[in-house]
Amino acid sequence: MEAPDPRKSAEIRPPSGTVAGMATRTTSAPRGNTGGTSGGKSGSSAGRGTGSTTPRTGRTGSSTRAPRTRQLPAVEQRQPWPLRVLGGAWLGIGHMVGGGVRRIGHDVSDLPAEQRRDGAALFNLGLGVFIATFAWWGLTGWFPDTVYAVVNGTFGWISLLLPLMLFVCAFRLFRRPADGRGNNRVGIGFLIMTFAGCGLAHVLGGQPTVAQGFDGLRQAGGMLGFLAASPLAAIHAAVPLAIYGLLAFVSLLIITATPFGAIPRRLRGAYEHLMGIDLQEADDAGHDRSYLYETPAATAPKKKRRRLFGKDEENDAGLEGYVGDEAFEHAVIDDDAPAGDNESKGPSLAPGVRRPTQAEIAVEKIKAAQGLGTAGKAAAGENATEAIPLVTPGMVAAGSLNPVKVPANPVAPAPLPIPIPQRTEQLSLAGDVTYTLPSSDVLTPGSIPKERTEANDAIVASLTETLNQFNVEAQVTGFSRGPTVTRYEIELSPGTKVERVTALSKNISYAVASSDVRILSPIPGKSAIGIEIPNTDRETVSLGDVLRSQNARRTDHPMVMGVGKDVEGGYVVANLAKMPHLLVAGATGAGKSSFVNSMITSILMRATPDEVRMVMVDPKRVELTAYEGVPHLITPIITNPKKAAEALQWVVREMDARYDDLANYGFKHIDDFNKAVRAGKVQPPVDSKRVIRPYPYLLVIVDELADLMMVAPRDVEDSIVRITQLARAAGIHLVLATQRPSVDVVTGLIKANVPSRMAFATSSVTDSRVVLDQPGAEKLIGQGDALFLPMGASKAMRVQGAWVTESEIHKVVEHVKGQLKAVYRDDVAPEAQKKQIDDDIGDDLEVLLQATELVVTTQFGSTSMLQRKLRVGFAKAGRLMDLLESRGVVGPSEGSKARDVLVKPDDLAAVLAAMKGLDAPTAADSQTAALSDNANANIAQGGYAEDLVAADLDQRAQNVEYYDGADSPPGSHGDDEDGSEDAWSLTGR
Ligand SMILES: Nc1ncnc2c1ncn2[C@@H]1O[C@H](COP(=O)(O)OP(=O)(O)OP(=O)(O)O)[C@@H](O)[C@H]1O
Repeated sequence: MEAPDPRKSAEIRPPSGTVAGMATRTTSAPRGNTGGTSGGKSGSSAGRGTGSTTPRTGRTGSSTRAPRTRQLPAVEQRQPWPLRVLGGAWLGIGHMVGGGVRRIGHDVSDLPAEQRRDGAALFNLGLGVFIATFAWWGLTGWFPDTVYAVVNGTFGWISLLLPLMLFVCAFRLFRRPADGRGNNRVGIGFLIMTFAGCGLAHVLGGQPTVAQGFDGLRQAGGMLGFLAASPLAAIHAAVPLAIYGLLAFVSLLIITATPFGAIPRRLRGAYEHLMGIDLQEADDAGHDRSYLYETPAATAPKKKRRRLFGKDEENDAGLEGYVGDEAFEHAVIDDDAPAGDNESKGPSLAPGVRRPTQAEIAVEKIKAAQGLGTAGKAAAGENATEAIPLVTPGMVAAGSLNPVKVPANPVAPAPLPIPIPQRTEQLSLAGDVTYTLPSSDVLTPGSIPKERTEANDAIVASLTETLNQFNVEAQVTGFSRGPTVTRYEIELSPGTKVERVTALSKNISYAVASSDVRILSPIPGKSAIGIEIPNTDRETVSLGDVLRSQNARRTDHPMVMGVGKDVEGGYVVANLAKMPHLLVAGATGAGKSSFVNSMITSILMRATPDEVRMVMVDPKRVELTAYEGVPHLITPIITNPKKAAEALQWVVREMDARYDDLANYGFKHIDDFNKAVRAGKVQPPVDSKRVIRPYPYLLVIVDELADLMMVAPRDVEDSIVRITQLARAAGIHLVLATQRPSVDVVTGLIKANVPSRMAFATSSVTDSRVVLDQPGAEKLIGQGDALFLPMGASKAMRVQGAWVTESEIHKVVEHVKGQLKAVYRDDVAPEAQKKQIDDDIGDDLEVLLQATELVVTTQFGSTSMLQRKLRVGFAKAGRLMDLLESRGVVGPSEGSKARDVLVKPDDLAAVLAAMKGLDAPTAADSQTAALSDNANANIAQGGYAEDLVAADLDQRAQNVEYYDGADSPPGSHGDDEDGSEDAWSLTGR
């Protein structure tokens, strides 16, 4: 460590008390401190001063500010003692008054002492009161009269407004001294307003001249007004009126930080606020409305506005850029998405269904503000964009006292406890059944998120110190705390390479004692580097909170699910219908099943069985059993991978059937078809008995894709690819989960057709690449920490998955099952027929079938023939012959003679089926029966029009051939003996 330089250390000794407070506003982070570590820990040690505060030449930020810092104590030392006493008294009063002002309304009395500017604020306040005494209250005397003459003579009657402006400035300085940019903005706004006001007052006051005396000027815009307006008024009186009118309006916009584009919204907001229905404000404050998902279009105007208007407006700009700029549909329900966006596509609300009124929301909001402390207050719209300084003890010690700002409310508070809107649906078949969605209080609220903890402060100090140690000219400018990780933002000084920070990743990991540090360079949409570091005190995200969030409530779409919370604390809600298919992957224990549970529970909470139907495949047999029997299921939960593969084939056929309808009735999407059906615009042909109903969305959930791919890779892949390529328009959506995201499970074809991805922690970077096409998932920390890459997004969004407890699931399922009994279709995954393949056949079924065919067709029971024709050895041929005998195909051995064949060729099909373990009839029978079933089904259920039946039969015939004839084709599901329809008629037939 360098030897202390007594001259310098005398100059730079950290001042105490209020002067220290001033120093914090001007001192920059120490640079070039080779002994940074020890210096950083030693408070005001003179010994470390040399390195830590000596300004390095050539640095813009630090070198310009540091000298001022050093001068302050010297100036103070030079002041005579009476001045120092007076100054101390002034500041004492300032602190007293400031203490009171900071407690007004939203309490900000925890403002750090070193940030306060109470002296300046008190000056503004005093001046305002002083001017008010004579301007408002008419105080007389030589001194007030003199000052009044000057003020009034300068500003005319606009001087009446001066106290008001000074009070506002004082108020801001007391409460937000660190918001230099905002304070400057308001100050400049007031200056412009005064100037324009004087000009206007001069014209409106009859344009008095100096020659007419000062009395006239005082009645109008004063001397200032005269100077500002009279040259313009010489052209025409309307000119200064127009110019200064416009200027006054602009000054209003500057003071209120209102971009032009946001004027209507602000006016509406003001109206709602006055009427006590400021929903938007509550929304904005409570849900960190900017960051869920941004298009590049949104970020461009955002940056521009940020420079012009500061942080608050940055979001407005983002909002403007976003709305209407979408080039593609978003899976994520964004804070900024227009409210009606999803509603237009989703099913309309049933009669009796309503959203809470704004008045109700306002009442709830007030309750929230009373009940939830700071978070609740923030939710109530208070002080949402106020910046608070971040000065940590570590930074003070290190001498790096730059005010670091974080949003006062960086983490969205618990959502307003407004119930999820209750909807009731009349199920069409059982007309007297009213289906009620589960009540929102079934899902309990989570804990109130923390805005900032000591752990965060400690990490900021470590990061700052690491940057200093390596002489990287960059500063931690803020952080946003999410439930699992906090993202610290680092801004570089001009001329510093990004690589200097990214190269430090290992040192940063070391400094913060975490191996899961993830560096984002840059943070999408920001000129800053993000360093995501796991919280040592992580929080659970409750699904109830996500579903109660504004994002979820802004749409009634039944396929909307609560995903979780992003790193900025915003609730992430996604529409499964827009994904349109999702791959969920991650190592075991990373949180996939919990995610799938959240997804299913979201659907059960929001959708009726006639809106969404599900097929669940759970080869692990434990994950989804809780949902057995819910009426949203169209088939019992499938646990057998082979049956699951068959179910996928059924889904393909279902999709084809839906496409037929779309094509025949001329619609492009099932939503349009459904809308037309609801509006009564889709009529079956006159002579058809078919009753056309809206198609529900069909959600197919596979909890372990690897198990399916092991059983029938080709079939499963074929079905998945076909479904994913076409099913979007048919309202069929796939969710494929796997803990083995290797290329043999998630094949290239599957990947190419499943555009949305949710990656939980993977065990290797290779797995991460398979899921996301980029590394990152291997750095996740498990337990619901995920990277979400919805369709169309270029960068994955880090989210903490929503958590739903088993008891919550149980309550939801009980409620749902209590509403309606599940009615299963039996053609999706037909019950496996009694297994008749005896153990003695073992792996020889295939060859045994060939042997049977050979023997029966040739009617020649010879072992050597089997040997020859089937190219098997003597022993195997003998074994096959024994098996044939045991199944009654041939008679007993008669020495060297061929055996008697007991089965006639006509019965071959039945025998083969019996061997396969099926009691199916012959293939021909099967096909014929399927076709006639189909026709019956159509007639019984009011099926297709005659011409459609023919086309349908062709189609079915193909399906039957292709799918082996063992399954009933779609459309046959309702062929009940009494010809009645299924309550849940999936295909509407
Ligand atoms: N969103 C979450 N919030 C909090 N904890 C979670 C979350 N998701 C998962 N966990 C924790 O992680 C554990 C494992 O999660 P889960 O069973 O979902 O993992 P998985 O990836 O499905 O594992 P497997 O593949 O072995 O089934 C859970 O028991 C729970 O303790």
